[in-house]
Amino acid sequence: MSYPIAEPAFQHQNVARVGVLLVNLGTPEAPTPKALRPYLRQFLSDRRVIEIPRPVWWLILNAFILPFRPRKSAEKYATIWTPEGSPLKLHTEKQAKLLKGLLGDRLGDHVMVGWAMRYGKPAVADVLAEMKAKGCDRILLLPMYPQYAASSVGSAMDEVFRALQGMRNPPELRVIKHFHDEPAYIEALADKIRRHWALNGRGDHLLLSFHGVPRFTLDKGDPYHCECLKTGRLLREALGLPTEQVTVAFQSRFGKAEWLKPYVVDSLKKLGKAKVGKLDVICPGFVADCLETLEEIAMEGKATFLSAGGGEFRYIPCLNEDAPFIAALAGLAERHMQGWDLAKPDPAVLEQRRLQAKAAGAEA
Ligand SMILES: C=CC1=C(C)c2cc3[nH]c(cc4nc(cc5[nH]c(cc1n2)c(C)c5CCC(=O)O)C(CCC(=O)O)=C4C)c(C)c3C=C
Ligand SMILES: [Fe+2]
Ligand SMILES: [Fe+2]
Repeated sequence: MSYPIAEPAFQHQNVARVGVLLVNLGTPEAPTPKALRPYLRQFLSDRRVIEIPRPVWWLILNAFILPFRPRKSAEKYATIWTPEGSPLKLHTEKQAKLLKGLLGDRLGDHVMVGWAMRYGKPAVADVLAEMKAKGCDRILLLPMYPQYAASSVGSAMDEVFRALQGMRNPPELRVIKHFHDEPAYIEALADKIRRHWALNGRGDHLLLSFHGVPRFTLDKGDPYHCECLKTGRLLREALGLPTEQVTVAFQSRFGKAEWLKPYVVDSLKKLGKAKVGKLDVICPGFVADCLETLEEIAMEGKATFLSAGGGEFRYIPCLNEDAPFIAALAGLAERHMQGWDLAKPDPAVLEQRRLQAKAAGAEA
């Protein structure tokens, strides 16, 4: 019996095409109730996000959340939507392009950068399949969350593992689990705040607002709370601020259970009542501006602080496309790719791969 070509030459060339995959949370396709419903259904059906036993949660989701929340959330999304779409998606796409530019300059053409959304589009499985078809046999997963939480990074990891499960010959995989204490990330945040001070003068107080998670996840061993506090301390030290001038708080509470405290609403009221004059606010746990930063903090949070008696509310945007942040990502990625052969592939091998990808595309 004869086999089809069992060992095509390119499989034995010691060259790899490496794919860096950025994954962020996801966003609806439009700021409408119709688009919000499938997005929220997918998001809130994730067992990493909602840990309530299924039959009970399924009832709550279908009877109390999906009939009402899509309309309310759509109204909020409408306030931050841009002509090109959701800010979170736009920033993620630009971050991927910039990272590709930086890594390509350093490592050559055979490094690809893809981006996907955990919920909604572009879906993780589709992007991974595309990267594989383009010849990536090594994938570096970079979830776009500096602090690890099971509900964010853990869920992105699950989704990638699920996609690889369906592949007969999956790529090799490495994961950047977190970068909450990465010096270049801390410095990118400090640089952002210093530039804001240079333009607007120093604030009287700095509020660091992180996305919250349910309190019980901390008791069960999720490192998220500790990682947020560590980021906060390192940033405060980098800026040379005393502890009494910095507050760390948690936002975006969902549902009736206790979440990590202090809640940002309470901190904003307290700072307002204390007659803080200039309040600087930044969200270090979000690397891209999104609903939670632009609407919940920069709009709602501002109103809360001012109506409690605060002076001036100064929102500092997320790292988004800042050069020091993209350089931080490139540094992280390069470190995690160590040991992978990054020699430039032979042009003949690239051509073979291109033909193979084309054939695979034609088959699919
Ligand atoms: C920064 C990391 C995030 C963690 C951890 C996280 C946990 C978490 N979130 C919800 C519920 C919702 N979050 C929503 C929006 C949202 N969440 C994050 C990030 C984290 N969430 C981002 C970046 C966004 C914004 C997305 C955008 O399109 O701009 C929403 C949807 C909006 C709404 O209807 O309010 C929900 C719902 C839970 C329950 C949870 C942990 C258990
Ligand atoms: Fe969230
Ligand atoms: Fe929110």
